[in-house]
Amino acid sequence: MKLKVCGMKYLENMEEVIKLSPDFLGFIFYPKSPRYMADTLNPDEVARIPAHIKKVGVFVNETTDLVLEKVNRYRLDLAQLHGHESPEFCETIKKAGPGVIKVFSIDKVMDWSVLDSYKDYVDYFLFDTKSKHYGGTGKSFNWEVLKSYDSDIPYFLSGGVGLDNIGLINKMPIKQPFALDVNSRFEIAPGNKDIKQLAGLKEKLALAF
Ligand SMILES: O=C(O)c1ccccc1NCC(=O)[C@H](O)[C@H](O)COP(=O)(O)O
Repeated sequence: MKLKVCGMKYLENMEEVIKLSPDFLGFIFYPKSPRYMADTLNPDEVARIPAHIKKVGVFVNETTDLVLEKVNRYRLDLAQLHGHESPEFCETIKKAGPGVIKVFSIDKVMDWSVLDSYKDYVDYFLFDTKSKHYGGTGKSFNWEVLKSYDSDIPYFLSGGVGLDNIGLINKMPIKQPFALDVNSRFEIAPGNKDIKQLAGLKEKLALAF
């Protein structure tokens, strides 16, 4: 199973995370987040990340122009659309080049039919826990909801993923995630990742999946 480490903010810390070779690194371009990275990482520092690690920009209800400007400036591989972006919005981004991850925030139930109009314009879905802060809550949604997810589109499982709960995933009768997305449960402070814990996660993933 692939791994995305989300919320990179500081250069030295990011370089340590890179040594662990996650499959995806996430950068928060949402100014209200404590993990907003534009003041602490410059475009060259992000652009020179080795190509085998895909760079994901996380956006919340921005304009397509802003998303594409950041994609070009930071050489992002994918745009993660974490707000209320429409299928047409996803289509515009995808046609311009980057991959698209459309996020759906889940509370207690989920009407999967809302995904239908997105499926031609996304590479992945990402399921996160519903919150007024949009993301980075450290809280899980009820993964039982995923039992009725039967789309062909691969998905990232997100929201409160931690060392204590990943063991549940492959025991559940659900379509298995393409990737795990981890964030605040592997941090010393917002944007400052706990390298030891992430190394432990890599080991656990290699053993369990
Ligand atoms: O991390 C944030 O601060 C954030 C703020 C606004 C939108 C998205 C945000 N994070 C995006 C992610 O992909 C997180 O990894 C995801 O929300 C899960 O976070 P956590 O529950 O802390 O593991």
